[in-house]
Formats: sequence, structure tokens, C-alpha cells
Amino acid sequence: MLDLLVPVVLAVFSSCALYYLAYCPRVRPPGPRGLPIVGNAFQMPRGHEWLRYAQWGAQYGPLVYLRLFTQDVYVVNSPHVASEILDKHSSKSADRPRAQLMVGELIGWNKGVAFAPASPRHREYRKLLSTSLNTNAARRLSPLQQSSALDLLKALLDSPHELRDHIRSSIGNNTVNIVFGEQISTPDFDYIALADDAHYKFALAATPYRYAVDFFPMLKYLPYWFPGATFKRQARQWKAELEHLVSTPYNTVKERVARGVASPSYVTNCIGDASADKLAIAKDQAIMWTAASLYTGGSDTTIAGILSFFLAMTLYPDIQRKGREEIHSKISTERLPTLDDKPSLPYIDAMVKEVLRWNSIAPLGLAHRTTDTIIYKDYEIPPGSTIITNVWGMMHDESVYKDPFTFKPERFLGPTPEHDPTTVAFGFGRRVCPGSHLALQSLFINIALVLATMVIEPDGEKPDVKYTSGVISQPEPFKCRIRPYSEAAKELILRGSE
Ligand code: HEM
Repeated sequence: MLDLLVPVVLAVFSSCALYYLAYCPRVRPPGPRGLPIVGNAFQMPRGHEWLRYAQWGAQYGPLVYLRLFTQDVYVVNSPHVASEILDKHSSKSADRPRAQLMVGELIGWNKGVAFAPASPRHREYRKLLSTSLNTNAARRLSPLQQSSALDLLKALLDSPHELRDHIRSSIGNNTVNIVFGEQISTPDFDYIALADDAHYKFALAATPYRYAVDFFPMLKYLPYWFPGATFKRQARQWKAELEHLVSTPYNTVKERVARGVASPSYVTNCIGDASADKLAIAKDQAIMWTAASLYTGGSDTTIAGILSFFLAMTLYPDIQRKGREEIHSKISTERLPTLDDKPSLPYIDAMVKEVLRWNSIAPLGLAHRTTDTIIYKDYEIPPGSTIITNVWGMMHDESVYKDPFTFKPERFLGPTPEHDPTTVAFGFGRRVCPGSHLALQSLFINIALVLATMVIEPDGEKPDVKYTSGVISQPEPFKCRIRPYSEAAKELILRGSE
């Protein structure tokens, strides 16, 4: 009898354990207590969400659980946890939350790289992007970035008060040159103006709770003429505008490739040796949509970074002076710095990092969606969950960055530098920003050229540090005075731009 007891007890015990493991929901990470049915829907912040997420992070820990009706949402407030979930389980976390119906499906933004679902199409996109934007490829594009930074200096000599417009046009033109090889602008088609308009409409259409169709998907079947179906007519018009914006420059470059007169660019590089009119449809579409996505992903982000740098320099004259002294002592005042000088300019390199950290350009990155169960510690993250990375929160965690609201490049120098923000600012896993090398180069070149030749000062009172809300956050309008550092510096700019 006793012989039987031990195996029976063991069998019962292990069955219970197996049942528990298989069927009992694992513990969820802590988070604010929600209401029945709606969960945390009414506690969700509207605007500058990263501040509330960081507060929840301080209260509940690096992984916070929220429920919006039936949607599981995990907010990650630590680089380590983000990497454990999104880098280590990259194949299970590479999807995007289904874009709201209006902006994604009806207008068509889900064909762009950033909002495309994880799929063979998205993998094809990433293959094209990594071939053309990897470290070596990006390095070859630095002369174009140098020349657009010089355009910015020249424009600032002429009209320093138009700082924002000058940065926008220098970065916009540069991105178009990199992607299409030349400006695509005719009296009827101004690419940059049309792209900016499309981004504005994207932001309107993506505003949460704006369109009833996002909650009641059946509404998408309403006929266009139906009373009250204004959203359908609006979506049809915006979709046509988006497709025109995406296809016109691409077809222009393709036609130039066919005539053998295209300038080198991302698009010509992707088309490669294939005869431009014989590309497989899937590849043709992939080149067209990745090209458009480079402008969308690369323009406003880089502009926000350069504006942040100008704001920081207005507020921190000593840091500005130190940066300029490094350039003048290591490179001289006789020539302008280039990307090749990076190894001799560690302080400028640290400034680039601090620009990325001080006020995060993409404070919440872009949300991921899981497609399979992910186990992290005791927690089970089910498929279909939304993962939000609170990049701003990670960059302002006092246990990682001492005095996080102060602009202090020194934190990245010396024997014990603080955590490198470039590992966080560009996102995680299979969705990590494909333009990060280009972005870092652009920030370095612009910062080095401005510091070598210009002085930035407050215009009256020191400005407040106020940033816009949204996917990309940039300084709100602020006043500063910009003047050449010396007559020689002015000469250098004018000579350099001849
Ligand atoms: C300082 C400037 C930039 C910052 C801070 C930035 C940041 C980011 C972040 C956080 C993501 C989302 C990553 C994720 O989902 O985990 C992203 C995605 C993306 N970025 Fe950037 N970015 C910058 C510049 C650029 C540039 C210059 C380009 C192209 C020329 C670019 C193209 C893209 C694209 C296409 C995606 C979508 C990737 C995908 O979903 O697969 N970005 N970026």
C-alpha cells in the first residue's frame, strides 16, 4: 500500500502543478486600479502622456500594466526591461497595434513602413532600408549632409530670426536629395509642402476618439453618399492625396533611371541594375513606400533634434563655449569641421547624445504589438498586447541620469559615463529606427558647424523649456539671437558655400 502512495501523491501533485501552469493566468505587473469593463480607459492621460507614465513607473515599477476595455497595455519604463521584452523576443514583438481604421486602412498610412503590420511586406521594406542606410551607406551620404548644414548657416547669416523655417528647409531638402537624388518640385507639385500637409492630416486622422469608425468598424461599409458619412468622403480625398504624394516622385525618378539621367539616390540604389519598368510589382511598391517613409520618419525627427540643440545653447552658454573651444582647438578656425573629425571631438559627440536625452524627440517611441506569448520574469504577456516604451521616462530616470533635467554632455565623458541614450532613443527590436546612422550623422554635422561659426544667445529673457505633445516632440517657439562668431567665421561660411 505504502509503495503505491508515493507515486500517487507525486502524480496528483505534478498534475496540479501542470494544471496551474497551463490554465492559471500568470501574475500581471502592477498598475493603477481600473474600473470594471472600461479598465483604465478614463485614467489615460491626454497629451504629454510620458509624464503620467513616468509617475506610474515610479509608483508601480519598470513594467506597468493597464487595460483599455479588453486591450492589454504594458508600459515599459526601463531600457533593460524594454530590451528583455522587445530585443530578446523580437520576432514575437515586431507587430504594430492595428492602426486606427480611419488613418490606417481608409487613408492608407498602413502601407508606410512605420505602421505596416509585421509581415513579409514589412520584412521586404526592412531589407531595402538596411542595405541603403547601414553604417557604411550612411557614411557615404555625409557630404550631402555637410552641404545642407552649410545651407543652414548661410540662411542664418541672412535672416537669423527665421531659425525654424531654415532648419525645416535644410533638413527637408537634404532628405529629399538623399531619397530621390534631386528636388522634386514643379509649380504643381512641391514635395516638401505636400508632405508637410499630409503629415498634418495624418495627425488629425490619428487623433484618438476623433472618428466613430475607429470604434464601430462596420461604419466603413457605409456608401460615400450616405448622410453623415463625411468621414468616408474625407478619407477618399486624403487617400488620393497620399497616393499622389507617394507615387509622383517615385515615378519621376523611375522615368529618369529609364532615360539614364537619374542622380544617385536611395531610389536608384534600390532599383539597382533591374530595368526600372520591369520591377516585380511587390518590389516596385516596396521601394515606393519605403522612399516616402524615409521623408516621413527622417524629417520632423531630425528637425526636432536640431531645434532642441538651439534651445539648449540659448540656456547653457558655458556648454556652448566649451563645444566651440573643442572645435577651434582641435580643428582650428581655418576650416569647417566634418564627420571625419568626429574621433577628435568627444565633447561634440557627447552633445549629440545629450540632445537625444534631454528632451526625447520620440518620447514614447512607437508602440509595438505582440503576436505570441512572451514570458518576462513572472509575467505572461499575451499575444495581441500593446507595448509602449516610455523613452522619455527612461531618459529622465534619476537612478540612471543624475540631475536629468539639466543639459550636461559631461555625463557621457570620463571613466564612468552614464547610460548611452542612443540605445534607447531609436527604439527596439525589429522595429528599431532604420535611419539612426543618418540621424546621428546629421545631428553631429549640424551641431559642429553651428558651434564652429555661430553664437547663440537669449533674446531678452531666457526662454522656458516647453515641448509640444505628440509622437514627435519639439520645443515650442522660443526666441534667441544668432550671429556669426567672427568675421573670419562669416567668411568661412560664405567661402564654404561657393
Ligand atoms: C534623431 C532622429 C530620429 C529619432 C529620435 C528616431 C526615432 C525612431 C523611433 C523611436 C522609431 C520607432 C522604433 C520602434 O518601433 O521601436 C523610429 C522608427 C522609424 N524611423 Fe526613426 N528616428 C530618427 C530619425 C530617422 C531618420 C533620419 C529616418 C530616415 C531617413 C528614420 C526613419 C524611420 C522609419 C522608416 C521608422 C519605422 C521603422 C519600422 O517600423 O520598421 N528615422 N524612429
